[in-house]
Amino acid sequence: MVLSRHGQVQIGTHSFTFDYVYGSAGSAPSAMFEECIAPLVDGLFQGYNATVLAYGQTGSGKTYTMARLKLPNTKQNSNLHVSFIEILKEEVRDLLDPTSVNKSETTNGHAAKVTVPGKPPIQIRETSNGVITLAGSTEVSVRTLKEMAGYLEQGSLSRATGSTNMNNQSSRSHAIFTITLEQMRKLNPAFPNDSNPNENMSEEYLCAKLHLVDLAGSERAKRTGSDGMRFKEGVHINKGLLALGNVISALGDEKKRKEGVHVPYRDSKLTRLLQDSLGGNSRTVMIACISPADINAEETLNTLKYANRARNIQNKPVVNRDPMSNEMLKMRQQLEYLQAELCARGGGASSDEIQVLKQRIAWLEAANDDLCRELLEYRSRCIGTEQCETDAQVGGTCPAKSEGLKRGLQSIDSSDYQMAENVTGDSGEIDEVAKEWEHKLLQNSMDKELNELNKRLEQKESEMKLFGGSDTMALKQHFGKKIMELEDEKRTVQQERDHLLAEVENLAASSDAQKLQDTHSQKLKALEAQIQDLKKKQENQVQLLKQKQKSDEAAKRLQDEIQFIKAQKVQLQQKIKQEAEQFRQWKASREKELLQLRKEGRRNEYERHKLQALNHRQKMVLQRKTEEAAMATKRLKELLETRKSSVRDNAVVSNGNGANTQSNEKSLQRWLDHELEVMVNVHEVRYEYEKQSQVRVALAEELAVLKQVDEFAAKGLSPPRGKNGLSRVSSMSPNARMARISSLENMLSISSNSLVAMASQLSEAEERDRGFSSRGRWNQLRSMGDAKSLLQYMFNSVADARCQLWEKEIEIKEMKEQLKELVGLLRQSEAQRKEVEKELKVREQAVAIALATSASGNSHNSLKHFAEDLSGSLSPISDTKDGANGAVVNEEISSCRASWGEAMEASSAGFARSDVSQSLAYFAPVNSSLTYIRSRRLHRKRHRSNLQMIAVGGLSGCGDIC
Ligand SMILES: Nc1ncnc2c1ncn2[C@@H]1O[C@H](COP(=O)(O)OP(=O)(O)OP(=O)(O)O)[C@@H](O)[C@H]1O
Repeated sequence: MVLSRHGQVQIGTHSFTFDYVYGSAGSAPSAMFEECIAPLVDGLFQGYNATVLAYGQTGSGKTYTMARLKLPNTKQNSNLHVSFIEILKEEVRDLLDPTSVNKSETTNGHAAKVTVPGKPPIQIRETSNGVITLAGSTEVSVRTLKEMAGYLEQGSLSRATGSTNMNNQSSRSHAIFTITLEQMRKLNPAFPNDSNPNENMSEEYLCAKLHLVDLAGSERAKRTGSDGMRFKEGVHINKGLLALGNVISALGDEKKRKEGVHVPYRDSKLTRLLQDSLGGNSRTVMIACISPADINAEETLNTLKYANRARNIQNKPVVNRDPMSNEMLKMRQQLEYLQAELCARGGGASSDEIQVLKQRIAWLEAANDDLCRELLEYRSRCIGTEQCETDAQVGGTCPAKSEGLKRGLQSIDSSDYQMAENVTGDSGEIDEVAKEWEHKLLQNSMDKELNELNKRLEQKESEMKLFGGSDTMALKQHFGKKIMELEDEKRTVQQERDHLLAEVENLAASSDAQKLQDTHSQKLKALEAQIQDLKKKQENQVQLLKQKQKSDEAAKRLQDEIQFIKAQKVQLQQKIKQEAEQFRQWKASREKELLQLRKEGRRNEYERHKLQALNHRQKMVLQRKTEEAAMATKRLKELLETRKSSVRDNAVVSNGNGANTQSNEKSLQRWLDHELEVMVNVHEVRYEYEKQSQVRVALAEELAVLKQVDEFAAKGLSPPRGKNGLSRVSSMSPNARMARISSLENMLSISSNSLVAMASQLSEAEERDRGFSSRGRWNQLRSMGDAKSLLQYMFNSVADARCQLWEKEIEIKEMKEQLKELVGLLRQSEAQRKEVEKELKVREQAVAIALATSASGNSHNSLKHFAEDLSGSLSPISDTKDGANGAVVNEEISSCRASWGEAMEASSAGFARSDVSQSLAYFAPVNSSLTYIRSRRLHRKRHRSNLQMIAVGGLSGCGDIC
């Protein structure tokens, strides 16, 4: 809605105030030229640059508006030149180039000018005084308004246009039509009644430019329906406008301006070319073209915001005088001043004196002429010197820095050294904070120093300007000449006086000459007065000359100081850069170190856990073994004790009446059972003893290796490479090593105790057995019957045992086969898991590339292809071995596909809005789906590895120390 009275535009809750609003309820569009543009055109004739920018969404009428602007009419004593360029896909094209072929229609309906191959491209250059120029563009001289309009029309026809859904003839480039106006302007004469001897002295040269900028419209690919080439053009257009927006935002935001935020003019050719128009030497008007249609509300709001920001930009327009004219103006002012001074000194002077003064003025005018010539030469020399100076600055050959700076840097260097020492210590993090703090302090102090230098430089340069800059030499010469002239004049007058005196003396003798003498005396007096006057003037001139010399010296000193400060500044800037680079490198290496330390920490932690688990496991196994050994030993002891008593009993039985044969048989069988049990038990203890001995040997060996490594470490040596076990153990941290040693010693002592107990019991068993066997094992058998029944009993027992053994063997065989099958299954499932993991990784990479491509602003199409490829490659998984999990994963894949579809649809909208971050957000569901699938597969992996662990546990079920 337009509120005409207040120049306000309201859209929803937003309201914007502009200088003028046209159309709708605002002023009539026809008033635009008179109100907005005419003042700029007037300014052009005063020597002020001007720019008119048309901005807005595609089809909003920018070209229409620009085409209806009136062009400035030519005036007498003025030259007009025009140039017309366009920026198409970051390339500057000359629209008035007569050598280029006129525009042609391409296959996709695109019309553009075709440049002749081999022609050097147009380049944007910046002159030494900061003016942006186009090297290589055609500049045509025009005399009439009609001619100018003709060139505008001709160039417009050559401009790149194309048809989109929103505009049949949409401009696909930013176009700049530049009118350069050169003119000689008459200056007010110093003495209006005088006829000026030199016509040129009363004129000054002015050169100003008017840029008419028709920007390409901001557009959304979805609405314009552009694809392929047109889409790429749209991307370039939006990019250029974004760069322009950034410049406007940097200049239009008061806070940013105060902070001196960098203005990114160099981000695009458009902003580089409009550098003067935005925040520089130009009077600029921005025409924001908007559409009243609801459908365009969002774009309209954006355009209004853009224009509102641009409104805050403060330009600094100045009259563009020719440097030479500037100097002449200064000289003229000086001349006027001298003339006024002369007039003041000779106030009430006779007509003769006025005549003399006039002659002097004429002479001064001539001198001024000479000075102008010299000035020109001097300026050309100056440009050369400035160039050398810039080269020297860039080359970095700087004189010695100031003592203060040196001291500052030395103190910083020494603190750096201290920091380096600290870093080697353990307090890494504290050091890092200190170093960062140090760096910030250093940067701050150097920034301050730089600001100080800049201030001093500004101050000195403004002081330098007071000395009148480049014309000091000329003035010196001027005063020198003036003194010489006065000397000559004085001499002539003195000679005249002497001549008159002589004449007076000659005539004194003759009486009739009395009258003549009187006349001569009067003349003489006048001459004397004139001489006095001249003497005074000469003295004044000498005084002035002395003062001039003094000021020259001061100027030279100032110039030297400026040079010195500049050198210091360059040096300081380099130092700041170096320091920043050093800090960056230090930070990078520190981060790397920290990463390494963290990695090592994680490794140590893992090692510690592993070792703890190993110690615990070994201890448990040892404990179990020891307990078993102790049990076996205890049983053996009991059996041996029982045997003693049973031997005695048997002896009693055999020595008895022998009547009860049955009870005798039973007693013999018990004896045999007991005897066999003792044998088995002795065997068990011996077996345990041997096992325990082996374990002990292994523990002792490991302990020896650890102690050896410990000894090496205590001496600060590294253990010899390749020596058995040493290198492996040496990678352990000292703490882990100590813990392991103590655990090993503990286990060794337990093992030793157990071994001692077993050894004593075994030796007792052997001792008794030896004694027993010397008496004969079978002495108890007194009769053949006893022997037979005992043999029968033995046969039965052996047969039973063999049958049981056979059954056990069969059982073991079956178990082995089952195990084999299980291992096969595990291998198969592991291979499948790996395959799925690999596939998942490839897809994740593809997603990452696709997202990166979208972030870097690549075409929506390429992303679409990616998405389609990716979606197609998400094929269902046939997991027959793991049916349930396979079904879940397949379900996830189909939901992932659906997400891709949604993401692709949504992304088109996101791209049209050229809001990459928004389009990235649309891909989030896809990402999360992939992450979910991965977590499911990890779960499956864990599940399988648990299964594997159970199987391994079954394989090594005996649970030996490993
Ligand atoms: N004020 C107006 N009165 C009548 N017709 C207009 C007006 N403004 C624009 N048009 C018409 O609207 C169409 C689009 O205008 P124009 O080409 O100037 O838009 P644009 O902003 O330059 O678009 P693009 O950025 O795509 O180049 C043209 O046919 C033009 O004649």
